Amino acid sequence: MLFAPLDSSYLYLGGDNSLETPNGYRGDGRENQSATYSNSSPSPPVTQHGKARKERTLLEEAQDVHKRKAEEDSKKSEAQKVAEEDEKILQAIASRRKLVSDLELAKGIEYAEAMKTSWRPPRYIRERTEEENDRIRQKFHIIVDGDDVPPPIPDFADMKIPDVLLKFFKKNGITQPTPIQLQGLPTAFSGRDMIGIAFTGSGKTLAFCLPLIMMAMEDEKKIPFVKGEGPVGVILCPSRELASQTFENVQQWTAALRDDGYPALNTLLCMGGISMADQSQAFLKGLHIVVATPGRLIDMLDKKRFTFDACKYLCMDEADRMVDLGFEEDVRKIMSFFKHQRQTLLFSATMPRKIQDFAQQSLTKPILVNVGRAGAANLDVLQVVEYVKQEAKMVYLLECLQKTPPPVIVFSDNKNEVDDIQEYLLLKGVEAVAIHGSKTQEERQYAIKSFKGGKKDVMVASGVASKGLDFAEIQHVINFTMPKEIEDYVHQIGRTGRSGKTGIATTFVNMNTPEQTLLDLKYLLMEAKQKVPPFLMSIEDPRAAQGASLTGCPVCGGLGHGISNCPKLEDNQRRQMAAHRGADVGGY
Ligand SMILES: Nc1ncnc2c1ncn2[C@@H]1O[C@H](COP(=O)(O)OP(=O)(O)OP(=O)(O)O)[C@@H](O)[C@H]1O
Repeated sequence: MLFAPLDSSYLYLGGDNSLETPNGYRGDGRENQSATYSNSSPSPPVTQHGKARKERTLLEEAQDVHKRKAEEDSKKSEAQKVAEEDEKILQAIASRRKLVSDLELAKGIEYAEAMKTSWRPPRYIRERTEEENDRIRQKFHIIVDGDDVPPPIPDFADMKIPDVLLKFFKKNGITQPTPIQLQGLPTAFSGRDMIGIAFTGSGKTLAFCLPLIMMAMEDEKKIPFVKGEGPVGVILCPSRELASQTFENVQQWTAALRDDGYPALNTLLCMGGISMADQSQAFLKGLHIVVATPGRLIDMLDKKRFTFDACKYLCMDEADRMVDLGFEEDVRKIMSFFKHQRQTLLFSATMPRKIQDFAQQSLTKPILVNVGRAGAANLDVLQVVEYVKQEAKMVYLLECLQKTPPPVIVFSDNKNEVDDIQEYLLLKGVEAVAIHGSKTQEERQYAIKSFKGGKKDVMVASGVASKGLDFAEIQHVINFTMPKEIEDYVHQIGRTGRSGKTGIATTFVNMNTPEQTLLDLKYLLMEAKQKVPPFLMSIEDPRAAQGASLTGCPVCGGLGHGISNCPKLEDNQRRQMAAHRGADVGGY
């Protein structure tokens, strides 16, 4: 036979969408009569399609079909190649060593049960059925995963939190728990390891600080700590600014308790840029809580300024960054200082599936508490994306500042650009401060303090330096440069629209913005039901042409690319070096 029967997968779909091939082959065994042919009748049949058929030989038709098949095959294998490549990267991530200390790994120590605490929800809540609990979770868009998940509690009054704290919260506008708090607090109070994911500005800090304060208070009440003892727990933050802010929160809450007659809790802020001599009074008494950046914490533990012999609570804020990038080895090292089982909590607004999986296998009977898609933008932020030519950005920035009253944050990834923007704004009479990794600790503190205190209207910042910072009522975030990683964008725009208020984020893009970043942005805007400008709308997803899957990247959560193009993986090496130098993140 001259021509093998053609596979139905490369049938010619004519304009009429019939299953017929140009030579009449249908592939379903019902070939039309005129299309039958054999070795003895090699000339092509004339069909109702007429002219085109007559002009082409059967051999040419067959060559065409084979060419099309080869093209499709090469496309398919491109998609397959990508899928295989992705799978390899995913396997490499999944096969990373568990996130426990080397000692625990070597000794094969694994804890089967969660930590025990004395906290119990009130009886009427304990008696609720699982269906009722699920209904509450659904109402607040909370997704949980894990065994024996503690019940959600939609009222602070039912959480057995000291009255004085409830009053203090109320005075500060905190009356009802946010979704991450109403499920996260009972989970943490119950001693469970957890991964808490909720959008920016949704109150995660309270969700992980309060359980530690309550735990420390209980221990202190039982047998007061003396010099050299403690801490009970540690909160790890990836930047000095975030550590300072968390420390301030803990101090406020413990002071409110102390002022009401509860025992005083001693909290240490342990991070680079602070002279430990200034903090020497913290070591005159027993130590309850440490808020730290990884580098300085390891330094202090190495020098035995305090130990983790009795430490039983470890929380990581912005945890995906802590366990995924640069800090992973530091975290392992910190874990090696623990002598007993600990309760481990990981919190972040962005935590891609694969990092969740990796973290989950490192925890004991963990519970995942998820409010919204990890990495999704806060819906209280109105996102505006504008095409602004590079040379027009400065002038347009001034115009943009008119959109809202202050305070406004302007982000740029480049330290020199941060300085240039500040200088330009000062020249134009705008009260602006700047913050980035190369500023001294004093300069950074001054910038934050004067901006927080309302003395300055605009803060120009590098994304890394201000991640997680909670400034009251930011009206407008301007991304002078669109960050390469969409997670950074989510964190940056999340400086506005906090604690239930709304805010605007304006982002400048232009031909310097990588197309893949624009695609991530396009999908993110679509997910948040924001207006997508036409120039973004017109960007095609190359994965569609390749026939590849259009699911989000399991490494960074970006919706516009797959794992093999993930900018986060590309940057991994660079970040590791940066983190170890401690330069930009200022962790040391
Ligand atoms: N239950 C609540 N009701 C109202 N406001 C709250 C509540 N809990 C916390 N807040 C306030 O919301 C603001 C944001 O909280 P927080 O900084 O903890 O957010 P976050 O989830 O950690 O955000 P990010 O991911 O950006 O770090 C804070 O000013 C905090 O005081």
